[in-house]
Amino acid sequence: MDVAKALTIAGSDSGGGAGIQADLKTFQELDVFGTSALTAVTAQNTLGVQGVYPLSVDAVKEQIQSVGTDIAPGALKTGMLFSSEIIRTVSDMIQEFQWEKLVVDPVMIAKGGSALLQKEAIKCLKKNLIPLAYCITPNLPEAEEIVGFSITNREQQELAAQSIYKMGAKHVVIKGGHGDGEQATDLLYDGEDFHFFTASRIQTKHTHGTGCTYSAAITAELAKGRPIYDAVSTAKSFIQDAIENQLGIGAGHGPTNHWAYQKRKANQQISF
Ligand SMILES: Nc1ncnc2c1ncn2[C@@H]1O[C@H](COP(=O)(O)OP(=O)(O)OP(=O)(O)O)[C@@H](O)[C@H]1O
Ligand SMILES: Cc1ncc(CO)c(N)n1
Repeated sequence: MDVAKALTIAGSDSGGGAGIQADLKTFQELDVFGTSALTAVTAQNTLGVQGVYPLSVDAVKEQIQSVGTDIAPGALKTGMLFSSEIIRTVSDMIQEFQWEKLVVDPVMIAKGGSALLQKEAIKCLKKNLIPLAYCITPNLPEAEEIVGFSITNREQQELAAQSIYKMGAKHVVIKGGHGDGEQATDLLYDGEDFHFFTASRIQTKHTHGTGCTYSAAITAELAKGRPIYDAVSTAKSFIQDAIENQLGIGAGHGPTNHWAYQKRKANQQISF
């Protein structure tokens, strides 16, 4: 059986809604075999981040080496990278293995405000990792941080996408989750055209890990050989279903429902 394989290089969320846990659940739901390299362990739940414990550069490097030398992924993603030294190591390894289908989720701050990337590491992200990205998926505050200007309308969102494209990312997806308005609209820029992916904004506090889940879904689809436009389109449906059917877990900002997309598809098949 020829199964698609993907790798996530990210932090652990003990609460299970974001990070490595969200990535592996998403890969599984989209029929992709998931592998992982942990960059940091966080003590975290729906109420916030209680602790951050980065792993050593050697530990990160060896995990990627182990996966890369044996289980070649069709696509990979990065999430929480925490420090400049981890970013440099990860970038070096990606170049060593000549992996091309790289999705960079430039995770910076958790929803409660805790830093998942050191402030001084943003420069390093721009210099070392963005030029390797096949696709980068910043939310609005992350995009603002990368480009250095504020994004309050569609025109600025497009300018920001062009600016990040010029830094070397082949496709730029600026997510609209942090915007306001009736629609949550994500913009995909491929160097020529702007594509918009729109869904109705769901009024809920349970959006923990939406960015991780979304970028993992894009990665899973790329691992199967799907073109970027199709991959983003599937990811948008996946995250919409996952938010709509949240599980009511925890007392704070709960996780989304990674089963929902497959369940809906299965039900559709039955009713047709
Ligand atoms: N309330 C919502 N209703 C519908 N879609 C949403 C909502 N919030 C986020 N999304 C969608 O979820 C995806 C992830 O975007 P978002 O901006 O939330 O990422 P993020 O801030 O990086 O997430 P996190 O940091 O929690 O992992 C995007 O497709 C966005 O449009
Ligand atoms: C480990 C980890 N990665 C990413 C995020 C962003 O949602 C988070 N909260 N925790």
